[in-house]
Amino acid sequence: MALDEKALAGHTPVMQQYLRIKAEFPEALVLFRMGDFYELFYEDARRANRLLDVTLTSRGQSNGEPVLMAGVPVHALETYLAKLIRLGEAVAIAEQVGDVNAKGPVERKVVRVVTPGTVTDTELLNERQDTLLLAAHRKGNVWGLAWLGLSSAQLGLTECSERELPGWLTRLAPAEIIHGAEGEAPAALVAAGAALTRRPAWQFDSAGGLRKLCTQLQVQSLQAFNAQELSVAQAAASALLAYAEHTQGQALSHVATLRVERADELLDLPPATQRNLELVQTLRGDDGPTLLSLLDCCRSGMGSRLLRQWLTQPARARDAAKARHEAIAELHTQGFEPLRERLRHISDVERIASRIALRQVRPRELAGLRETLLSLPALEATVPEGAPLLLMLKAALQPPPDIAGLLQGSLLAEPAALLRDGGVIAPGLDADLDELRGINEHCDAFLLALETRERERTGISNLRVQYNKVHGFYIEVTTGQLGRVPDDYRRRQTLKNAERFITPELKAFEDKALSAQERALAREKWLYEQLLDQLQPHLPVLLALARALAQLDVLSTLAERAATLNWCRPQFVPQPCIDIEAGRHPVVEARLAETGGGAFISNHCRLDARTRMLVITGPNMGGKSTYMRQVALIALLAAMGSYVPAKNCRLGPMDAIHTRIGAADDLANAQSTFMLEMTEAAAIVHGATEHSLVLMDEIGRGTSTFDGLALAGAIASHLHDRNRAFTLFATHYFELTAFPEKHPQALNAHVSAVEGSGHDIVFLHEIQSGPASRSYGVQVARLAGMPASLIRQARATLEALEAQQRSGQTQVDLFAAPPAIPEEPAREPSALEEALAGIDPDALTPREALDALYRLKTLLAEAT
Ligand SMILES: Nc1ncnc2c1ncn2[C@@H]1O[C@H](COP(=O)(O)OP(=O)(O)OP(=O)(O)O)[C@@H](O)[C@H]1O
Repeated sequence: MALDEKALAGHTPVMQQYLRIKAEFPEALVLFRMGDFYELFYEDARRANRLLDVTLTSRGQSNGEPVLMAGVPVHALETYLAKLIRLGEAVAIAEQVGDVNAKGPVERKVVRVVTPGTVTDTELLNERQDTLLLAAHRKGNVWGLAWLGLSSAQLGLTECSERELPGWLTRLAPAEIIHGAEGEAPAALVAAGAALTRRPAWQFDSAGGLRKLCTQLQVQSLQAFNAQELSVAQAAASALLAYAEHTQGQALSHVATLRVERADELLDLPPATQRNLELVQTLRGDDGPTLLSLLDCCRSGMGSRLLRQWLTQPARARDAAKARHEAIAELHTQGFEPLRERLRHISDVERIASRIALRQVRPRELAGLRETLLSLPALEATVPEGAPLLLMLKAALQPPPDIAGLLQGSLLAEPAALLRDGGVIAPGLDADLDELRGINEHCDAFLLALETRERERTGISNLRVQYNKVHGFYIEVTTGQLGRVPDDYRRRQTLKNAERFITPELKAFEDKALSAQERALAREKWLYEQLLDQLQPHLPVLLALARALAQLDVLSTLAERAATLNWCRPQFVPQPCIDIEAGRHPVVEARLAETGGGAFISNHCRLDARTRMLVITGPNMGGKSTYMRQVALIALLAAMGSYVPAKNCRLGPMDAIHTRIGAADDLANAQSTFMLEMTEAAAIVHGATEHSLVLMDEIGRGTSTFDGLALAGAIASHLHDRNRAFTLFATHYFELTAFPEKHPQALNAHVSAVEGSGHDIVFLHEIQSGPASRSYGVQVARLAGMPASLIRQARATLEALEAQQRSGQTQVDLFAAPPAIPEEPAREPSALEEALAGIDPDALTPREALDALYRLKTLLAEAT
C-alpha cells in the first residue's frame, strides 16, 4: 500500500509510526505494542471487536479524527492469536524494540507475522494434522500448485487441470491458499474453505520460481526432482517461498527436499468420494466417527499426521502398500506392543527439527529431543527384522551419536521452560558461565558471613542481611536498636518497625552479584544460540529420523488395529478383480459394537472381468449404502497399506474410487440436489475407467420418476458399455432389475429382509443374488413412527398403483441404444448457390464484379 506522506504529516508521531507499519502489512491485523497492551487501530480495531469481542474505544485525535482502537493484554496474546488463526486471519506483531526512555515514540518493528498457513508455534498447531501453505497459479487450462509445511519441512509441486483441482485441494487440505488473481478469488479456491491471501501477480513468476527452488534445494537444476518442466507450478513456488520467508523473516534452511506429485500416480479420490466415505470428516463435519478416527491410535503426532497422508494420498502402484502389508505381518508375528510402548515416550522430532531451523525451539523441546535420541537403541531393539521395510526403518534409527552428546553436554537435565528465565545451559560447558553462576551461588554464604560479622561489630543481635527484587541487598535493624547503627550505614528504606541500610561493602557486592546474574543470563542466551548453530547441520538427519519414527508408529498402529479388529492381509493380483470374502464396514461395525447394536453381518463382493456391475435393490435401511461403502473402504485400506476388515481379499489394479451418494443440497454453491447429483454423475461418466470402482447410490431420485428412471438406465448403460468400470449400482427403481438381462457383465443383487407378523419388517443385511421382491418403503415409514391412518392410506394408494401398472402398458426399453441423429437428406444446390460458386473474384474486372453482383441480386429476388 503506497503511503501518502502529506496525509501522514497531519498524524501524531505514534500514529505515523503505526500507519507506516500497517502499510507494510495491509492484509494482516497489526498488533501494536503499547506498554502492557497490543493495540489495534481503525479498521483493524473494528475487526478485532467483531472477531474477538474486545471493546472498541476511541481515544484522542490524529489528523483531526478520533482514533478508533481496541486492545488485548500482552499476557493473553497466545489465546487471542489462537482464536484469530482459527478464524483464518493473519496477524503481524509489532514490538517495542528501541529505548523506552529515548525522545519521541519508542522504535517499533514487526518481529513476527503469524498466518494460518505459516504458524509454527506448538500451541497454535494441531498436533495430529499438518498445517500447509499452498500457492495456486493458473496459466491457460493448467493449474500449478506448490505447497509447504513449515513445521514438517515438506515442499511439494504438482500441475493439474481445472477438473482435477478440487481433488488436490481436498487431498492436501491447506490451511491457507495464496493466489495472484485480481478481483474475486477463483471459485475452486474459495470452495476449499482455507484462508485466502492475495499476493501481487508479479510474484507468480516461473523463472523466479525456478531460481528460488534451485537456491532453496541447493541444486543447479530441478532435473533430479523431475520438476524442470513444471513451469506453472514453479510460478506458484515463487510466490510461495517469497511469502513464507516474508512471514518468518528468514530463510527456510530446513526445507531441503522436494516432492513432485502426479495425479496419475495416485489413487484418485475425488472430493465427493472423500466426503461420502467419511474418511477424515463425517458428513456433518465432525472429526469422528470416521475411518481416520477409527485407525488413529498412533502414539505420536508425527504418526497421526503421516497416517492421514497415507489415507488421503494412496499410490496407484502397489509396491509401497505391499511392503507395508509385509511389515504389518512381521509385527504380528514378532509382537508390536513393545515397540508401541517405546513410541509412547518419543517427542515430536519433526516439529522440533523445524523449530531449530527457524530458531524458535524452546529449551524443553531440545531436552525432549535429547531423551528421544538417548532412547533410540532401546526402541530399535523392539523393531522386528523380518520385513525389508522394517529393516530400512531400523537402520534409520541410528543418527550420529554426536547430536545426543551435544545436547547432553549443553543442557541441564531439566531446563527452564523459557530461555529468558535462565537455568538452561548445563554446568561444565562454559567456564565464564560457571564463574558467573558461582558468584550467585556463593552469595548466600557471603551474606551469612557478613551478617555474623556485622552482628559482632554492632552488637545488634537481631540484625539481618537480606535481599529482595525491588530494593536489592540491605541490612535490616529494628527501631529499638537504631542507636547502635555505625556511621558507615546508609539508609535505604524506612519500615514501620525497622530501618534498612546499605554499606559500601554490601553495595560493592550487590553490583557484582546483580551484574553477574545479568551477565549469566546473557551468556546463556549466547550459548543457546551457539547450540542452535551447531545443530543446523544435523537437520537433514533429524528429519530423516522423524520420518522413520512416524512410519514405525503408523505401521505398528495398523498392526494393532488389524489384530484388535480382526482384519486380514489383502492380496494384490494383476487380473482385474475385486474379490472380498466376508467384508465388513469398519466404522459401522465399531459403532454397533460400541452401542451394543448387535453383530455386523459380513458380505461378499465378487467382481471380475466377466461381472463388472451389481445392480443392488432392497428395502430402505436394508444396508445397501453400508455395503457399497464397505467395498470402497476395503479397497482404499488395502491401497494405503493397511489390513482390511474381511476374511479374504484379492484386488486387481485400481486407479480411482468414484462415488455418487445422496447428499444435502449444496446451498453455498447455489446448486439444487438434482443439479449436484447430475454434476457428480457427469464427472464419473467422464472420468471412470475400467480400473475404477464406482459407487452409484440411488441415482435419479432427485427428479420426477420418469426422468429419474430414464437417466438412471442411461447412466447404468454408459458405465457398463463404455466406462466398463467396476460398478455397484444401488437403486429403488425396480425396472432396473431388468438391466442384467441385456447387459452380460451386470448381475442383480439385493439386501435381504423378511416380513414378520403384522406387516413388520426384519432387516437381515445380507447381500444375496437376484433382484429384491419388493421395496418395503411403507413398512419402513411405519417403523419410523408414522401414524397408523397415514400408513393405511399409503398402503391403499400403493396397491392401486401396482394394480394400474399390472393392467397393461407396453414396456419401454430403458436400455435401448440411443437413436441415431437423423441425417439431413441430400439437397440440390439452388441457382443462386450455383451462380455464386461459379464466380472467381480474382479473375473479374471491377465492371464485371459489379455485373455479377447485380445478377446475384436478381437470382435472390427470384428465389424468394
Ligand atoms: N451388514 C450389516 N450388518 C449390521 N447392520 C447393518 C449392516 N448394514 C447396515 N446395517 C445397519 O442398517 C442401517 C442402514 O443401512 P444403510 O444406510 O446402508 O441402508 P440403505 O439400504 O442404504 O438405506 P436407504 O435405501 O434408506 O439409503 C445402518 O446404519 C446400520 O446400522
